[in-house]
Amino acid sequence: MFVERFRVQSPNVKYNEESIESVYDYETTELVHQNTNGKYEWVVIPKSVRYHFNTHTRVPKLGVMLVGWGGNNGSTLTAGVIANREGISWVTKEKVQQANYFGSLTQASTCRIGSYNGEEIHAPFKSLLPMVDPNDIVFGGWDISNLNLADAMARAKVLDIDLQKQLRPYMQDMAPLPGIFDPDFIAANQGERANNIIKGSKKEQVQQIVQDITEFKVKTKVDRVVVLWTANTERYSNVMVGLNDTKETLLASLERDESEISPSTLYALACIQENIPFINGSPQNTFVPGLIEFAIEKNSLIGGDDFKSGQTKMKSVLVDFLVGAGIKPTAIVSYNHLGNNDGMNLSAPQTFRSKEISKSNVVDDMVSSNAILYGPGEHPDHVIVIKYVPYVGDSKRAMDEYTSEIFMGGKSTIVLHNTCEDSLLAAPIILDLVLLAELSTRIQLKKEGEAKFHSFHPVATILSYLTKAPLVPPGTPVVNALGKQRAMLENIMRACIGLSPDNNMILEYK
Ligand SMILES: NC(=O)c1ccc[n+]([C@@H]2O[C@H](COP(=O)([O-])OP(=O)(O)OC[C@H]3O[C@@H](n4cnc5c(N)ncnc54)[C@H](O)[C@@H]3O)[C@@H](O)[C@H]2O)c1
Ligand SMILES: O=P([O-])([O-])O[C@@H]1[C@@H](O)[C@H](O)[C@@H](O)[C@H](O)[C@@H]1O
Repeated sequence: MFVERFRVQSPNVKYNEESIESVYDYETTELVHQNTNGKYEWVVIPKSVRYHFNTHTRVPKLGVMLVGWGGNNGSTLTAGVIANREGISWVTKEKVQQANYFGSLTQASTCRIGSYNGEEIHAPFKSLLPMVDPNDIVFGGWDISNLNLADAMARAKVLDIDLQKQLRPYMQDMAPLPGIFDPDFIAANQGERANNIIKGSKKEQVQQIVQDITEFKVKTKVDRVVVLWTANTERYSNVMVGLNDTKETLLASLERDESEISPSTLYALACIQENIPFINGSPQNTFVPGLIEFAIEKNSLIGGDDFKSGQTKMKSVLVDFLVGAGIKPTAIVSYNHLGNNDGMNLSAPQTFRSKEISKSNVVDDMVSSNAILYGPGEHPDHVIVIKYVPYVGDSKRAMDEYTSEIFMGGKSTIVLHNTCEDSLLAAPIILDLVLLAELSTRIQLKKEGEAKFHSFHPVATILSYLTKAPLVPPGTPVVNALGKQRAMLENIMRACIGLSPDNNMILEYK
């Protein structure tokens, strides 16, 4: 059974006019390695920590500024939101298609809230806490290509023609602002589309981005802005002492117009300076140590890296299942080819390397969780192959092979094949990233005994379900297993309304 909305009735939850207050007892454990009668043993001590949450429930008018707005993802997301907002339907060769938000965790998934007369009851994920309605988002952004969004949508060749025809009037006047272009950081083949560029020094470019955001806010009258990078994958920036290892060295490098500061780091610098949330949807190391330090000092939300949309999302489920079942993956080969501009940009070794890193590290936490299967330093062979095949366009062909050791020397080989428009996977991910980033800035929390409420850590681990390489605060664990990431997000939102995690025990029926 499904319910559209619900209210929690509990002494631990208080619904105010513009906030929800909750008290939540966080059940965790403390481990101690202790000497008991001359013998060392691990002791697990259950621990309960009381938290207070305060969620501001006035939902802002949200502006989303995309870096790379004219790309396949940016134009497809903009088109999808307009189609949903206007209730557009279109004719395909199979049927009359209605707009939807399939693939969005917040808009198209549900949560179990309990059972009623022996029936499981689910509610929309977005009903857990008040969040922005995507139909109300105001889009803007930058692109080094000056194509308007209607022509960019046509260039992307992702959406059906009948839909594109209906959307053109809404999108033809949407023009990306000039972007920061540095050919040294992306593939040389991207140069031909770069006709919409901010001139000047890197510092002047940052100042221009700040001015663009300010003018966008004034023009659109939005209350809040979130900036998200969905531009080309860049090569990794060199991280060097004296260049970008601290906030001071990074800002000093900006003053010196250092060439090694990437465009994505410059956009992020502008956002952090203005306390605008910045999310990196690509795999490069935008968040160099000095930038992270700056974001923490300013308490400005940063999140990333690299949308988790297809092969990697599946990998973070399959490997979690295999290792969790005591089966030992020994070889993982992920091949795909695609023909969109992203694929063309990734055909350069230096940009491919950024993607290879984010697609490879996703199994590390699952492998290291099972010392029965893997000895110290042991891990599966893991190969990533991406080829550029223009003819297939945005319709990515992904082929994966998982070889595992099973009982008594047996071997199991699982082969997967997936074909779909890559941008139709990524667009709803982008939506969830900006909606959850905005929501998380409205949540304040404090432990019992702490003097005052504060925000989550500015490095937004809460977004990890949506990224291949979750950015985490220095010295904290990286969790890639998709089920754990989703549970973490849902359970934090449940805590904000005083609900415990769904422990799946259903003892009432045992
Ligand atoms: N399923 C997916 O599509 C998926 C999944 C994970 C990550 N990504 C990443 O998302 C990004 C976008 O993917 P896409 O398919 O939309 O690519 P795309 O090439 O179609 O779009 C990127 C856009 O960014 C613009 N651009 C490049 N550098 C810029 C800069 N410095 N400033 C402003 N604009 C700039 C380009 O002109 C282009 O229009 C890529 O980095 C890709 O690796 C995509
Ligand atoms: O999300 P995912 O399917 O694992 O990875 C994808 C890659 O396979 C694809 O080649 C690339 O173009 C996309 O940007 C995305 O990163």
